[in-house]
Amino acid sequence: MVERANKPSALSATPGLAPQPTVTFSDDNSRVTAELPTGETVEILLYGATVISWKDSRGDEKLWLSEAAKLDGSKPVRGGIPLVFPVFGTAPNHASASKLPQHGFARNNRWEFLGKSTSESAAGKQAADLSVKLDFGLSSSAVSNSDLWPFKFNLIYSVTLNRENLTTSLVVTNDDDKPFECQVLMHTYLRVKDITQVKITGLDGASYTDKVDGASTKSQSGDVTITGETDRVYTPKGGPSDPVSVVESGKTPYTVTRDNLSNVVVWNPWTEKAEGMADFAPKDGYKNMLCIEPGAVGAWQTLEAGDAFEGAQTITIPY
Ligand SMILES: O=P(O)(O)OC[C@H]1O[C@@H](O)[C@H](O)[C@@H](O)[C@@H]1O
Repeated sequence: MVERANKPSALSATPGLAPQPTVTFSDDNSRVTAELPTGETVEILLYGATVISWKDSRGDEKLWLSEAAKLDGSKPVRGGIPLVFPVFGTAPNHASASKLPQHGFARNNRWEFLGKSTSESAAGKQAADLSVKLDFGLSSSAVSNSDLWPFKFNLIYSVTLNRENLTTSLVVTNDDDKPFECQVLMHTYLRVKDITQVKITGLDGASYTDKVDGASTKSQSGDVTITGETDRVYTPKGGPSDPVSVVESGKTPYTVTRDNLSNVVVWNPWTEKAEGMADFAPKDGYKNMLCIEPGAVGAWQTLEAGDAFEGAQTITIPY
């Protein structure tokens, strides 16, 4: 079932049918929330199409969001899942991306809500089988600082909530008559209980660029643990569907699989960097967050005129 909404309004359950996911808008139309009949929720700020909350059926938050994050459109959100496009970091020497701000402009423009779709498995009719997908769009004509990147493009970002996972998927289409190069990344801030008890599996043997050690190239040996500022661009050895898992105190709260995204950035600012970010609060919040960022950032993706690139992440939680 697909419902389209040109103008944000409340889209709710249909009387007489089995309970359906609900989709509601905040009074100021700044954000949209979807809830499954079983209680899981996801909340997306239209500014940046930033996922700012994802809760399981018990109401436990899965994403870290800074208490000082700006949610008023004045700067990219510190936390949740900001979207990085068309450049990861900055690229001062790149022919067409050199003027772009850090991490591009997808995360600091207001996106349009395109509509919701709901689906249920073939077994059907059980609340547990339901999922809801929310689609958002951003095109070059709607980008406020479009002169920084001289190409016509269209982005469709889909956020799909299931009982046990969240999938975010980005389709980039080149609407220009010339090719362009871009990078894509989903800057996911996962919430953890205690970063000192966390290890990341699935990266053993992967090569990585260590951004806190002069961008040197290294090879991962064993699991990743976080004991200081960490900023690494990994290229996992297995395919994108090979999971990267966060293990904490013997449990596996998150398993991340990727589709067509060949890199995984692992980031934690630790003490000094956290101190230096005005929108990072509380200052010891670095203990409760871990960025696992699937992306296509190790190289530029070249899109010929009319071509499209699609990449996705799925984060699975136990339930
Ligand atoms: O402060 P920003 O622009 O949100 O970036 C946060 C971090 O994002 C990570 O993806 C980068 O690898 C880091 O280098 C960067 O510091």
